[in-house]
Amino acid sequence: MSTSIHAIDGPATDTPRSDPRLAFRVRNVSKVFVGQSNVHAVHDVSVDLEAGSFTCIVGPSGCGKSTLLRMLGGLEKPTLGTIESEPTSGKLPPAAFVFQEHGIFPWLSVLENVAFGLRMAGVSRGEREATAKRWLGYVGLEDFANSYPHQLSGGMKQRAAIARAFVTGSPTLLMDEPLGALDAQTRRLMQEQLIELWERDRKTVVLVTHAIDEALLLGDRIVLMSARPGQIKESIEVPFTHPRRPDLETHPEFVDMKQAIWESLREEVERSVQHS
Ligand SMILES: Nc1ncnc2c1ncn2[C@@H]1O[C@H](COP(=O)(O)OP(=O)(O)OP(=O)(O)O)[C@@H](O)[C@H]1O
Repeated sequence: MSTSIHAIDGPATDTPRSDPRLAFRVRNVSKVFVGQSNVHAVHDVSVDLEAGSFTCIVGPSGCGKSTLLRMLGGLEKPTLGTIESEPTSGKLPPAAFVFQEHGIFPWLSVLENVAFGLRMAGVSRGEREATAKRWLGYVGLEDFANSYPHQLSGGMKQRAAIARAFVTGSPTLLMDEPLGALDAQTRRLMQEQLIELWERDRKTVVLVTHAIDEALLLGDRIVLMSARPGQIKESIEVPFTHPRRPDLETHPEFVDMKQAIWESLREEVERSVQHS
């Protein structure tokens, strides 16, 4: 099977492509988990991700989305193929992760959690606290700086986790269903917040999601994966400009794209259900 990459036609975009450098150059990457029965998770994926772009990966359950994300972050090694990533300078971590289970430390205060990456990078206490406080402000948690995670709601914990990822200064954020566990209203607010943070900071973001509307709302590009072994079925340019307006979802073109992507995804979901 060969990897096919094409774009759904849309109007000309003026979405800024701020930086033509590549954050990731992925070539012919496959992943097989070797065990009692081998699992061919990802097959022959090739894709270029520009620095400062926001890419959403969608695909049926079990198609290898998380595996691809983990390979981008160096948490898994490809069985075949290569992944080159943009080198980082100094002590900056090459990528910061946000997972569905927010992964903040229960024994640290919210401020200490958000400042954690800066502490690891050797940033002075004064500077890291000032930076962490500023980001707590951006995510609406300034009044909870001294609270501990158990005193926060799920959505607040996830806001802290996202602020912590942005604060590290790492040029790349890899997010695996970061909003998946939230109720619909909180999720909606967090989507708006996430896009605002990205518009402010323009890191390279790769976000795995099951929700097509979330991918269209947030992403510059949607990578649609096939049923396992996951290949890139389509790479879709999202034509909507920034700043993204909250009412974007009512735009006829948004509705049409959502439907077209669902029709393509549906085939893969059906294939993956048949094979499971
Ligand atoms: N460490 C591992 N060892 C063995 N198999 C694995 C491992 N990690 C993932 N897999 C398998 O690889 C396949 C792809 O898993 P992955 O988590 O990447 O899919 P996904 O698309 O992110 O799924 P979901 O949307 O359900 O989270 C699955 O069949 C899974 O069981």
